[in-house]
Amino acid sequence: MASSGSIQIPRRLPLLLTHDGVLLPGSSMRCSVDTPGNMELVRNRLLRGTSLKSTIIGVTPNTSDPASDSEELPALHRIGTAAIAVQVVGSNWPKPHYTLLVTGLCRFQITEIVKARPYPIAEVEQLDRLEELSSKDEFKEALGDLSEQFYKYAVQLVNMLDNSVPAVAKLKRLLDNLPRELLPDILTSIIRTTNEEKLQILDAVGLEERFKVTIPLLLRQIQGLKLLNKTRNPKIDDDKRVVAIRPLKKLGGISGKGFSLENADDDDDDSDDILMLEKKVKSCSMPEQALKVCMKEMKRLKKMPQSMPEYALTRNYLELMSELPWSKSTRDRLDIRAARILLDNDHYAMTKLKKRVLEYLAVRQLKNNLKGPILCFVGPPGVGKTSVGRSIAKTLGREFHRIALGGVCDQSDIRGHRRTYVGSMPGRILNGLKIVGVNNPVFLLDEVDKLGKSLQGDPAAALLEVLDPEQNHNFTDHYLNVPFDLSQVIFIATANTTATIPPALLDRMEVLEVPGYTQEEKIEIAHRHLIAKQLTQHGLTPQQIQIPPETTLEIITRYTREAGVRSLDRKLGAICRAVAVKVAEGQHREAKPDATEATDVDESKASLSEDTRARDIGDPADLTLPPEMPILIDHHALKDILGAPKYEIEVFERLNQPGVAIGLAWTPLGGEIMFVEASRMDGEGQLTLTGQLGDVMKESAHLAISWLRSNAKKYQLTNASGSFDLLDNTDIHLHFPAGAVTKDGPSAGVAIVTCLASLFSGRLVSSDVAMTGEITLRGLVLPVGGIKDKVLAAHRAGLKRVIIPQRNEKDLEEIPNNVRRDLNFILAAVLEDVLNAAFDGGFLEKSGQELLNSKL
Ligand SMILES: Nc1ncnc2c1ncn2[C@@H]1O[C@H](COP(=O)(O)OP(=O)(O)OP(=O)(O)O)[C@@H](O)[C@H]1O
Repeated sequence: MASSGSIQIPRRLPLLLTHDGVLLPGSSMRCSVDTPGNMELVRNRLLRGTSLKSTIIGVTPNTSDPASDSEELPALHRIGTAAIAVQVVGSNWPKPHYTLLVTGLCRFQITEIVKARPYPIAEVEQLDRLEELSSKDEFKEALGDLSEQFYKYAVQLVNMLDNSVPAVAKLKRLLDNLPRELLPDILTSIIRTTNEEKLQILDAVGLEERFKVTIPLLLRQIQGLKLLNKTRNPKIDDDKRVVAIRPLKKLGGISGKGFSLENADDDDDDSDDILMLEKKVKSCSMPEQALKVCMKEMKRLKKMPQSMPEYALTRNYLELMSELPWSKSTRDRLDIRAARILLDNDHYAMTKLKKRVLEYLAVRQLKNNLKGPILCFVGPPGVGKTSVGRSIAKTLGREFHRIALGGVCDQSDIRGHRRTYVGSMPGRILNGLKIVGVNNPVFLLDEVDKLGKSLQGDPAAALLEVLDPEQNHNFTDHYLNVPFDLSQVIFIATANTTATIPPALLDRMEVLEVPGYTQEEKIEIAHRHLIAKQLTQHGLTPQQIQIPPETTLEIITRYTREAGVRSLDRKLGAICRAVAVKVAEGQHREAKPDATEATDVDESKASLSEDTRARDIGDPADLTLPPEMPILIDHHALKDILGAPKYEIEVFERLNQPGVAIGLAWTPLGGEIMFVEASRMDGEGQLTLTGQLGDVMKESAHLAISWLRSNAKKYQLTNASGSFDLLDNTDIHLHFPAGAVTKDGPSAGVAIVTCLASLFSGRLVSSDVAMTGEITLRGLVLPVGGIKDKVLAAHRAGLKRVIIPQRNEKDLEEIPNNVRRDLNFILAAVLEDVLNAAFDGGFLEKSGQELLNSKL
């Protein structure tokens, strides 16, 4: 603690205006610097200055409104404290500011403001010149009993305070050695006082007055502590410490000197909060290790001044710890029969998936083994993966929480940040647990295939620990820094494709394929679930709107092209919105019959026909006609509401010249039909490939050409000049439309061969056939994946025949009966089978005959 006895402060001092506290000589204070003037002072004077003198500033209480500081120099308190800036800490969060640690040296009085901008500089007069009273005798003579009385109370008070607070311990040690005249300032800053009281002490320039003002404050504190010791359990050291730093509310009124209690109330609330927080931490039955850490942090928190940046961090940490569901869980209520009914009620079709989910639930019912497999639903968007996850939680009576992992590329998203980081927070797993408030929810890890990687680590690696039943009972989030048991949580993952799921992660999950829907399934889903849901969402009833199955089919075939039902759902939503306008208008009319009659008679006469009425539904501007209920959504109404159809069946138009074939592709969004186009021109035997193809697909194209060249004679394939050397003076260009979409994989092999065979033979490929299959150089057709999705795509596109590899025959079982009925499947073992099926009347017939003849 500084003595001002030998200090000579500069005559001119820069002034730091404080709103939130009064600095007294001999004590230290942390102040937050965020007003423009103060920020300038720190930047220009403290951070640039090099001499000790440059660190001496005047700290002046600013009693006016803090907001006014930036505009004009406020009326300053004439007396301030010269202080030395001991530490400056800068931070940009939540906004740029500095935290300044200052130690008071002596009082000064402002004689004149020399400069007001960018920060005030004042001519000052030093007030505490204590060397005048340095001799003990002189001092005794001057103040006599008053000083003795003060000293007695000071000793009594300091003995009552808790020794474990460093400032108290230091004060106890120094009490005898410090000059008495310094004690009023030092004690006032350590006991509980309001800013107004501190200002009184600051203004008490004469020592006698200073003692007189301080004694009642000491007495008040002593009495308060006595009272508190009576009412509280004095054995608990922690409580005593809290009292020492932030005494309770009751103390405020004891001296009855009429000071403002505003600040006091804040502090009291805070200490109450801390006690509440402590209780909360103790009552949430966390494991011993976690409790130990919390108690340690709690101790630190109690000793910390509130202005310290770490105070908020520690407090947030403790609050999170107390909010985590360490031992709170819901009771599982599992009844397999009820689960089956619920799953069936919520979801149409998906038989295979529902069957596997029921098996999973049945095993849980029989054996509450928490180390069950982690299910991963893989399928195109909008096929109900998330919604099945939600149903599982519902059947188990557990809380449900979805964690979106798409685009997550930082492992601290999963594991949290260490608390040393500014703005650190726990990871998504623990945050999810805090939100649901129980430790056994169902967590849906959505889009695990879209996890990214970055310099900040691999989030998939962090997920490994979360999903591993052997490790996750000890999952340690960096923010928490103590283990949390995740073994009670059921994790379900969803993805659009397994190709991009990191192998180690995939290995820990049981993949359940969720394929796209057929048109018939979509119609059923729409009528059983989606329409009802949309009606409720738009406040409509089945008596007000009627959507026949033909309309749904039209939406499915001509307005959407998807494997799932999300766009269909959106289109139904659009229809409901348009109808809602009409219905609301009708109600409005009924409510005000006169007004409508008066204004709308003529217009309603003008549009009376049923047809026109239906067509007008989509036009919100035409609100003239009260609709007749239910409003039927027919073909015309559909066109009015949704506009012209987006997708036309174009297959036939595009297959009207040689060199085009239809392949089938699998994408994460479901199956797609894919046109393959080829053309030839004079050249030097170059092959050009366009349409963003991957390496495997390019290789398939080369394979196809090689096979055709080697079999050109057999199939009578010739180039433009009639030569069997197909590339002689000829360039070939192969294109796969939808050029912006990257395509890869071997399954286009048969389609490329067919397309080139068509080009070189000049024959048209049948317009009702699509194909998939990998090829070899010897002309074998090898099996490929995604058969169900591909077949559904062919069905959606209105094709009649599908060529698939023979070894994929077993996959046909998965295809719904109605689709199988509509389609004709050709199982191909070799490329000859493919070509024979792809061309009307077979491919070999004509050429094969010729070949035989030539042999004879
Ligand atoms: N078989 C079904 N029966 C009833 N409703 C379904 C069915 N399949 C999908 N839905 C409905 O379709 C909507 C979209 O489903 P959901 O959000 O679960 O799709 P998702 O497969 O999780 O898609 P994404 O991969 O984009 O997250 C939901 O409203 C859901 O209720």
